Amino acid sequence: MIEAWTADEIRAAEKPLLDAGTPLMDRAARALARTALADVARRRSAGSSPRLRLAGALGSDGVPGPGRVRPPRRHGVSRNAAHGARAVLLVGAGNNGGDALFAGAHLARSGMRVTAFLVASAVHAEGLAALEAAGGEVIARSELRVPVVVEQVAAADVVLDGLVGVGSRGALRPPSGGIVRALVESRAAAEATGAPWPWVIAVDVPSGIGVDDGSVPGPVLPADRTLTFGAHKPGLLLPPAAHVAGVVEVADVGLGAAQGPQVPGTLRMEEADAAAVLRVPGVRDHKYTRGVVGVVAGTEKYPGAGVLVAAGAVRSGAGMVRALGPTTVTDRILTRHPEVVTAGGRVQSWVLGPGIPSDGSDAGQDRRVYGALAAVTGVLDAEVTGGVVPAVIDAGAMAMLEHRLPEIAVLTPHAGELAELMRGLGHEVDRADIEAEPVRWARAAQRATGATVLLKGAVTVIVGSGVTFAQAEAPAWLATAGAGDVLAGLLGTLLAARADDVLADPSLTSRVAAAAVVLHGRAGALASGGGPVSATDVADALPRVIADVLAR
Ligand SMILES: NC(=O)C1=CN([C@@H]2O[C@H](COP(=O)(O)OP(=O)(O)OC[C@H]3O[C@@H](n4cnc5c(N)ncnc54)[C@H](O)[C@@H]3O)[C@@H](O)[C@H]2O)[C@@H](O)CC1
Ligand SMILES: [K+]
Repeated sequence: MIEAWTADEIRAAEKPLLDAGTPLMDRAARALARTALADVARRRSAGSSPRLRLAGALGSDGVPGPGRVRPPRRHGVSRNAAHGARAVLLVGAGNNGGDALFAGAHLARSGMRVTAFLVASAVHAEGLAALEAAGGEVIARSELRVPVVVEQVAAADVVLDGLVGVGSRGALRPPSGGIVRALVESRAAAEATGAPWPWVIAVDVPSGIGVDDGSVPGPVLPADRTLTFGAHKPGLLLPPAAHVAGVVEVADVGLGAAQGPQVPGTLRMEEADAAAVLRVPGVRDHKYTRGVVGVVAGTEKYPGAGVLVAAGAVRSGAGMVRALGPTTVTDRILTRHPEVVTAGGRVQSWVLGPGIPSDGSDAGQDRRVYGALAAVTGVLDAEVTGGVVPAVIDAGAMAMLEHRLPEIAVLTPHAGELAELMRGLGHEVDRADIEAEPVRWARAAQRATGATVLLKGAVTVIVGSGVTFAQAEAPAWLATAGAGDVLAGLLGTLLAARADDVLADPSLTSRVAAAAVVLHGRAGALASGGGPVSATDVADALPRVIADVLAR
């Protein structure tokens, strides 16, 4: 599990070390210089076309930048083939600028031509002296001209963004804001024309992101890599800021895991954690103990959703899947998945709503959804409903909520659906608002409904009470019709398998949901192999992915 530390938690952890004279900045700067040297050398040997730059930011499995998290590195600087390369440092007033200056001194001593642009009249004094002593060029704030910065950056091999780190407050102020805005435009122009553009390394965080909340309140220079010190920060995991962080790597400066947050608020689940959520059947298990998933999905208009939910549930190892609906839907499900049962009966989880439009056009499916929701919320007697069980509430079912939900209910909207849900709750928001601040709105939905909220996107966020998971394993190819239905079925299976545990400890729900997202993303990557993928392919890849995750 990757645990992000807030700015305050970082400060609390570093304080005793700094008081004891631990050279944190020296370690950070060495790690930074080593990374910059290695990146420049690698890019020089590979060429530096935009295509190659992109290839560098992606893993061999095609997982995009925010998803790639490397293990901590030890500090130390090695000299290499970066001799004569050009480095530009963007230097702010605080210690983040100090890191950049000391790293620049290492780079200059390694034979790079280093230019530092100071955006403040007073910067880290020792860092500045070190850079000057190493022969770096320094452009003072009084001499700063935006076109010159842009020109120098465009001609550089590597840029270290040290404008602001965990001391950041709000959008970048002038002159940093103006410089970054101009650089973002220059980068876009270079991308459009195929002109070269340097490799950008964010020092600790891309300057200007909301370090604790993942917001992007103003201009931010997108990084190819973020070298972050001591531990992850929430903003490096959470969208939209995660999208400008590139490949995130933690430099171990010796903060020590023991000094991290007591109860981490922002997490990224890894495969081993997903494996721990899975319930592997034992010799005493039978189909009922493994979990029965009840599915109310699909209508005459959208029958495929029922088929895909069933596929997700069956292929991820449900003990049994019960699919309820009109025969046009259940017949199709049976044709594809003869193991599905279409008679009613006890279930350990519900999947409600995929393929059921909110226009009331299928009264039968609506009635089934209302009945199941009554079970989930406990508003009807267990004698009638079969009892309270966890549920996945998707698509049309989200428009049918009449009662506050328990945490064991998982809402699975995309941005448009969340906007609709929040409008129904009296908030004037549209899809663009949700996309700009997905975490804020997912948290608002969690508070307003009581449910666990799984907001789908390039980085999917899962919000339970007091915890947010940010998962980025899905390749962009996974944004395809029906992929969400497969996820709903898969999550239904995981919830059914852990239903007793989830009922005993509802806070487990967000963990189970995050595990489903990990497996779904991995299945998408496996099925895609770097190319297009269908929702059916994703479901078909689930058994392999689950076996692989369990085998590790
Ligand atoms: N925590 C650790 O373990 C380590 C931290 N170090 C560095 O120290 C940094 C934190 O240093 P500081 O506390 O000095 O803070 P920062 O350097 O992040 O920022 C503080 C400065 O930025 C200005 N500032 C804040 N918001 C701004 C905005 N929106 N626009 C323009 N300027 C803004 C402030 O006025 C202040 O001068 C970390 O990010 C990291 O880079 C490293 O040196 C050593 C290891
Ligand atoms: K920075």
